[in-house]
Amino acid sequence: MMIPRVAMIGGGSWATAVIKMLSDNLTQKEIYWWLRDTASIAHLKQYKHNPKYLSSVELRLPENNISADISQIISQADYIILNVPAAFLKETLSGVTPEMLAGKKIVSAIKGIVPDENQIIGEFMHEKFKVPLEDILVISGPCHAEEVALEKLSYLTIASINLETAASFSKLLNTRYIKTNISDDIFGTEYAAVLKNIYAVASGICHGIGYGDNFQAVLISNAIREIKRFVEAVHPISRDIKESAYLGDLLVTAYSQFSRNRTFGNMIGKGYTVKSAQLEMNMIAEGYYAASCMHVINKKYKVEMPICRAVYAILYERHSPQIEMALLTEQLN
Ligand SMILES: NC(=O)C1=CN([C@@H]2O[C@H](COP(=O)(O)OP(=O)(O)OC[C@H]3O[C@@H](n4cnc5c(N)ncnc54)[C@H](OP(=O)(O)O)[C@@H]3O)[C@@H](O)[C@H]2O)C=CC1
Ligand SMILES: O=C(CO)COP(=O)(O)O
Repeated sequence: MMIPRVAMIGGGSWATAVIKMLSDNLTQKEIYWWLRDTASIAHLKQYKHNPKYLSSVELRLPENNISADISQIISQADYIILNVPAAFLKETLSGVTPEMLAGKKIVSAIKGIVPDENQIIGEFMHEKFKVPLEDILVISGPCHAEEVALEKLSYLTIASINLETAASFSKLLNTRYIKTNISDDIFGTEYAAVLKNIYAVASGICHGIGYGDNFQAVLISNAIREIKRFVEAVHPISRDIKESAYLGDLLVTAYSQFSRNRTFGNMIGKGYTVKSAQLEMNMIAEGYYAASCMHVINKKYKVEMPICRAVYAILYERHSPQIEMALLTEQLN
């Protein structure tokens, strides 16, 4: 049997965490890694740590397998894991052609929407890079990179319309601290992961303003109903919204100390401008971009999404967080 060859595209905390899982997993495989930052590549080769993200994690890849040359990295692999924030995906793939991806499995670890295109990653790769839907996989589930670094038990969901493909890929990630589920819901899984980032921003805003745990619980129970309404409108199949890839991911992001989106929202609630909140964090909160993309996407579906609407108004129409959230409280139950 052929040894699986896996390429990671991205150098942030989630890419670093998934490289750790792939390295700790016992199935024989080759791992390749593209990062844009050449100084980080030099550091990784010399010291076996990513200097900017999860810097305590040891990463022992062969030196020749780490490169800033994306075509070289892609050409060597069968699975290509996309793992840059969605806002930078187009730029990252600017030198990549559909021919270079032909026959490969494309795995999205991104929880975001491609700006301007207003597409989830699977749709974007299918339309713009001609990747057949059966070659698209999604990695999702409630899992923070920081807890992977600490080897805390985490569950991931691997989605593909072909469950055998999902199962084969999931076998490359399982470790003592990573368990995997499989799913055939590529659209629902991606959209739920995008939406939960917006609700984490809402949760952070409410916390920053001074709402307590009692209200947070109401906010999140309304948020899961928004997710359900939206994914049912976009892709009406039978799914249990209480599964970890949907409800679990929403809960971890809304409550965890590690949540980037909640942290960002908290700063907005405390009065930071979007720019100053972004500068203060050296990580990306996808929910900021997703709020705008989902606002456009939902013009087509017209799903009732008062929480998304409130976050959009605060972030993009400069509405007061206090007033917008007070109005929102009248619409929740
Ligand atoms: N962190 C987590 O726990 C999880 C994250 N995800 C998802 O993973 C994806 C990646 O996020 P994450 O790893 O957290 O990101 P981080 O915030 O940890 O890292 C940011 C990444 O974005 C890159 N970047 C920043 N600015 C630019 C730019 N102008 N052009 C190109 N690249 C840029 C950085 O590269 P550089 O270092 O060179 O600046 C770095 O690789 C997101 O979609 C996120 O939702 C999913 C599950 C868990
Ligand atoms: O998706 C994630 C965890 O499942 C990470 O996003 P947050 O850091 O915003 O929680």
